[in-house]
Amino acid sequence: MLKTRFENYPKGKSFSAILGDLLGRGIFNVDGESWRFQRKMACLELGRMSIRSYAFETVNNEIESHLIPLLSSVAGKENAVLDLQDAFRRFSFDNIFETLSSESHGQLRQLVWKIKRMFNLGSEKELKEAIKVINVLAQEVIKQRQKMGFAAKKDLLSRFMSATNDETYLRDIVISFLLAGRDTVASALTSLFWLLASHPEVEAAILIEADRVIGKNKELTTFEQMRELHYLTATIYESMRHYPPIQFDSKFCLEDDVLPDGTFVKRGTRVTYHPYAMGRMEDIWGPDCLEFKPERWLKDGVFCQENPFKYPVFQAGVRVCLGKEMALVELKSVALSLLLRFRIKLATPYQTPRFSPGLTATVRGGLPVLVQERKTPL
Ligand code: HEM
Repeated sequence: MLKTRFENYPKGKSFSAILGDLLGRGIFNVDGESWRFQRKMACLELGRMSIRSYAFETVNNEIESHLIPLLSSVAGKENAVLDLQDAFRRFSFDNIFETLSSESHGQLRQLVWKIKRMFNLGSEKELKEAIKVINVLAQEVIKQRQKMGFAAKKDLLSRFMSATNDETYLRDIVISFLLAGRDTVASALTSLFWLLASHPEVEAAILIEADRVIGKNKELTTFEQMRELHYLTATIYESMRHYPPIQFDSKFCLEDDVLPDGTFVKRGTRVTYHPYAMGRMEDIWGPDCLEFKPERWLKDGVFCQENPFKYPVFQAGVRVCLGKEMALVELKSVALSLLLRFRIKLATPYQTPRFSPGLTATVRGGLPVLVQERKTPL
């Protein structure tokens, strides 16, 4: 274990690089005590079972009201190609927004639309604008909550507001969660559906498990049922082993230090860990490391976690992802709901995904798919 604390970026880093940090992980990058306090508060809130079942309800409402209608609208239509990556990005933004602050009003919705459009633009100037709008959005969300009252509300922001009235802290929370919870989840879902399209045996095993746990031709209805879906969980972990949403991540050393293997690290050195490469290393995962094999996560049919330092997809130690459990609720709910209702085929089956450069793995050109209702014969 390293003695020194590693910072996320050195002083004087360019705006776009800092924005990269913001987009990946929010602005919990503030220094020392303040970061520790914010993180502790967030950990306490997110650790509660009630927020996970709230997240479960929210995500399933979003799936029913937005995702399913979108896929149904193209299902079975000749030549109707849907970019699944784009659909997942819109969905995950709406979902994290709803989880943070339910019952938001029209004015906020307009800001959300503006941000969504801006995220699709590229230049630094446009991104600076986007960050300004996100700040306004965060402040508006908080103001509305204060006006409407938050004591009886279950959404994440109301929970934080019951614990503090520090507006800067609350704004940071809103921005962090909006940004951390959007691209990562969309990226994980995109890779999962790409892998499933070329592994029908895995898709079939997920559906067999769903029949057993939920009942034949039934939908996922309770949070408890979801915890029994061991094969589905294993598939999601295995998919992110191959395609981690954050492919690599850097920290900067604050003081001279020595790694456990004796390597000297000079102050200011960038140290990068690389989950994408680690997921493909024979030393770590064995000779079948390149195979897509959910079974490697199961012991007697029960899903078993790996050491996070071996599988740092959500980071490990003090920087571990705060939204991990919520992300898993979202990934499992979306995957199962779509698989139960639709057959999803790649529009360009023989193309391997290529990633655009960026902090979160994004498939260049999106994921074009053809959709068919499952009840329709092939
Ligand atoms: C598959 C989805 C996700 C993956 C792979 C993922 C991965 C990560 C990673 C690797 C970090 C550490 C970054 C670093 O400091 O080096 C992180 C931090 C964080 N994540 Fe996630 N994340 C996911 C989804 C989410 C969601 C849905 C939320 C919100 C509900 C979230 C909230 C956060 C927050 C707040 C932090 C910052 C923690 C801190 O600075 O101490 N994440 N995530």
